[in-house]
Amino acid sequence: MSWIEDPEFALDKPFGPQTLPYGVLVTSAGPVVSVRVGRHALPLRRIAGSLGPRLPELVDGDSLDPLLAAGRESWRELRERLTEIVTAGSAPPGAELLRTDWHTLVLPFRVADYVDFYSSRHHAENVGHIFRRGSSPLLENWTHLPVAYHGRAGTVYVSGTDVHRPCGQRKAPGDLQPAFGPTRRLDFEAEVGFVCGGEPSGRVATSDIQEHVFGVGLVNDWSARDIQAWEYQPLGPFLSKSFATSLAGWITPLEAFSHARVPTPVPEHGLQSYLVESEPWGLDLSLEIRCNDTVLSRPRFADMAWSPAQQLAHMTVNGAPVRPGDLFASGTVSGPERGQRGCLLELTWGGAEPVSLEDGEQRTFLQDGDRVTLGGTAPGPDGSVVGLGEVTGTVLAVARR
Ligand SMILES: O=C(O)/C=C/C(=O)CC(=O)CC(=O)O
Ligand SMILES: [Ca+2]
Ligand SMILES: [Mg+2]
Repeated sequence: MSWIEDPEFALDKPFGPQTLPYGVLVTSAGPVVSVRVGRHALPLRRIAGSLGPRLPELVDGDSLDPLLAAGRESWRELRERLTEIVTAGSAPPGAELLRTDWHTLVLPFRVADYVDFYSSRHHAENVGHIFRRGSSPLLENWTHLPVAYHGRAGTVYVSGTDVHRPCGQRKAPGDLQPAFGPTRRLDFEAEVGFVCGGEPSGRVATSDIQEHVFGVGLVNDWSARDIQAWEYQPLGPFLSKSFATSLAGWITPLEAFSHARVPTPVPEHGLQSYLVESEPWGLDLSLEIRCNDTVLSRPRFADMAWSPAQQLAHMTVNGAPVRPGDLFASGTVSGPERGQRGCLLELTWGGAEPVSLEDGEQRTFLQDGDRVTLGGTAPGPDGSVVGLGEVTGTVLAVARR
């Protein structure tokens, strides 16, 4: 029996000892690096004496940056040590448990570069139909390489941060002139983010993902569809997706997903050798999207056409290093069914088929006051379940300046 008396700290609950995500919790003494145990957070600075040599200095600050830079051997050691500590019969000296629902989280690391992929075939085909009616929904390159665009690291915000409706240019097909103003087509995108660390690298082989990916966090890539449709050709989305991107405050170590790994489908024409996986790096994650109190969709990450290992290999194949704090997101996760689509653009088919909320209201795109929450789970060892920390955000009216 663990010294942690919390019914949510159990193998059949998402935040039991099989999960152990890291976050930075705001306490009366300032932000502290913590590990989540059920409904509680265990600040690591206070139990430094029980962590052994070298590890305390990686977790005694106010961010995960030193831990991210330290690399895989340290990540493994810390997780092992923490597993012993949280499953022991008695508390380590200095231990304090804080309720997660009474404290806020801050962005747990300094985001270096942010890249967003486009790796769900269902999403790419649906968006292709909606944005480029009449032409082939998938462009020729899509099955040969994981398509991506570079985002803005400075607008990645922690879960819980409000999102102001952005302004921008739009021009619908029948309009004579572009107009400027608040977006009328504000959307969410349910995605999975991968947080990088370790030595800055050159090319990363698919088999080396564990040396460079520290952990996993849910991402909402807020998108202004009217701004996007007007600006995106030929260089891809820009201001329509860079006003806010929300990241979960709890980052779950990649190691926690070792029982969730599934193969990625190989296209008929084969792959360039740098994209071939020697072991499967698809992940069997079940996601859930809620708007206010209504579950809108349940996408499955196992349906993705490109794995995070292939994405990482691709984004470094030209020699561009991956650095600690880099974040890459999977792209919108959509499945074949309507109830598995990862954004409103698809769920409402470009705004033509509204979705109903439980309060009787309907939505095509988001209204001010709407709250969007993404959650997820994965299979863990011995029938357990590994939880992904939620990412949530509320839409506010256009900011005054
Ligand atoms: O022009 C398109 O086909 C669409 C591009 C995107 O929506 C980019 C994006 O954020 C990709 C994704 O999340 O899957
Ligand atoms: Ca996206
Ligand atoms: Mg974004």
